[in-house]
Amino acid sequence: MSARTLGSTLLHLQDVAKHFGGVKAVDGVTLSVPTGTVMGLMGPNGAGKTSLLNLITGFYSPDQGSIVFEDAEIAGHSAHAISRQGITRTYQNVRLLSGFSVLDQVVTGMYADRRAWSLGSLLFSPRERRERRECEERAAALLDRVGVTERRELADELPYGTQRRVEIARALATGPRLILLDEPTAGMNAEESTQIGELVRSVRDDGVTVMLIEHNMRLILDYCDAAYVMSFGTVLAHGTPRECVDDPRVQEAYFGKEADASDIPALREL
Ligand SMILES: Nc1ncnc2c1ncn2[C@@H]1O[C@H](COP(=O)(O)OP(=O)(O)OP(=O)(O)O)[C@@H](O)[C@H]1O
Repeated sequence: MSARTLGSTLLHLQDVAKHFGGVKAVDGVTLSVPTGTVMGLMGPNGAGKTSLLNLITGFYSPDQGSIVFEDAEIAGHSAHAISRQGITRTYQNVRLLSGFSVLDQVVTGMYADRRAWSLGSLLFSPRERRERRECEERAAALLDRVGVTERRELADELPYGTQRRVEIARALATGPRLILLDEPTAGMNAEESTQIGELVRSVRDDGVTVMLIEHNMRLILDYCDAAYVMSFGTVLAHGTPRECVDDPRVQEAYFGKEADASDIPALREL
């Protein structure tokens, strides 16, 4: 684990922008994520949350700005290089490998940051066999960790909520210091969402800093240490989850000026 102290800045973005033609998906974002926290990232549809995550993880290259992770500039680095530096992610839509077992999904996470398989791996040398066994043991422990009991079953035959947990296990398999979760509770019921919230908290308690994109306000309120709210590619608000949810600008961004007034108390009562 990193020797960085709790609360020091793990990730800092300064004036980061990404435009697609006339669309300012991310428009001058500055934010910091302290080590050892769960940082929420909220905002209405199209606010730029996923684009920001794509910039941090190297899926997009920023048009401007700086992204510093553990004191090193990573803006514009490849996704592969950034993963090796200790940042990993899950996707808004589950992206598991079709036709692979649950265990193999997680094992592939371990190989993601390694050099290409050598000839020895094809011939299954004793060393490769031992490595493979060790990876499977670690993968099984990670699956225990996220509460998935299936091992040999095909991942695409599992319930959706379980697939999401497998994705988190695969992301953890890279040994990250920062994990970015893109709407991990999408499509889940309240009980499943709460279980994901508990998992997120335990991941943080194990020393992995978390950035959590969520539309589920309950989850943001209950499991995030702090939050940013984006709107139209910019940071609209930052503070404790409660401060963010109560901020009239945030309520307006979600519901609009002519919002049905009955929606706003519902948000406040969370
Ligand atoms: N590759 C792309 N090409 C063109 N436009 C894009 C691309 N990626 C994102 N955008 C646009 O950038 C804006 C921000 O999208 P983004 O997906 O980042 O928002 P979001 O906050 O994650 O939304 P949601 O909550 O619906 O996932 C949108 O207008 C989107 O259409």
